Amino acid sequence: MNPEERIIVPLDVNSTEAAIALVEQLPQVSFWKVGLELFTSVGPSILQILKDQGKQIFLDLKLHDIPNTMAGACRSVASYQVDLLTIHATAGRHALQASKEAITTANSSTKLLAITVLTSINSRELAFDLKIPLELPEYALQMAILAKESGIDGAVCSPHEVSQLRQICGDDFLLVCPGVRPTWAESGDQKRVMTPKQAIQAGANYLVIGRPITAAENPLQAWSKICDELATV
Ligand SMILES: O=C(O)c1cc(=O)[nH]c(=O)n1[C@@H]1O[C@H](COP(=O)(O)O)[C@@H](O)[C@H]1O
Repeated sequence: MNPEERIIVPLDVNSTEAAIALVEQLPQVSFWKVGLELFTSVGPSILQILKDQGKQIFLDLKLHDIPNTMAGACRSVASYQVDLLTIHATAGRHALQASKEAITTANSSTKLLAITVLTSINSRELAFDLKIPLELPEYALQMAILAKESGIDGAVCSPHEVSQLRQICGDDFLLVCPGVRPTWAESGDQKRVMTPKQAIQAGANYLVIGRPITAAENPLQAWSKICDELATV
């Protein structure tokens, strides 16, 4: 895979026009993420627009509900023919299994990714606010193992956990890392960051990189700079 094919850019905007403008600004980007902001603003129509342009789609809905509801949502998403869909590992084993079964029964090629621990959460918040008694890397690993045991295709994790997850979950398990920041970009609300090159070296299949590209004065230049950095991996 070429280095640029490993970068997924999120369309974190609230209108079809703004999304199309970003896609047009970055014609070489082949993999786009549609997340909660855009999907709740404009609905599934954006998916067809991206498909018509031959783009790959990561639908980041982070589903988290009881098994029956998750299965129903997955059945609906199956008809969109997107490449990736996120669900929360903390929905539990039965919800994960029901989601996978719904996608398989619908004969969909959509791959499911389980969120382990959001990259905006740090160890302190995990312990004191969420009351999780495990160390953060161990908890992320346990969530990935739960997802794998439940038939889920991969996980979303911070680059800090990716090497351990790769080692334990094996080469066939897809690992997608947000929380990626080149040295020249601001971290913003991301708490567990690493550079694109470090994240790939640690074992990520794909990187989700938003604001360092989309909020740059020249997004195309920022994207090219990241691709150049990845070319030396
Ligand atoms: O599922 C995700 O994509 C995701 C999971 C996570 O743990 N952290 C995280 O930042 N994301 C998404 O990755 C993108 C990161 O964007 P930037 O922080 O602008 O690079 C956003 O669209 C987030 O919704």
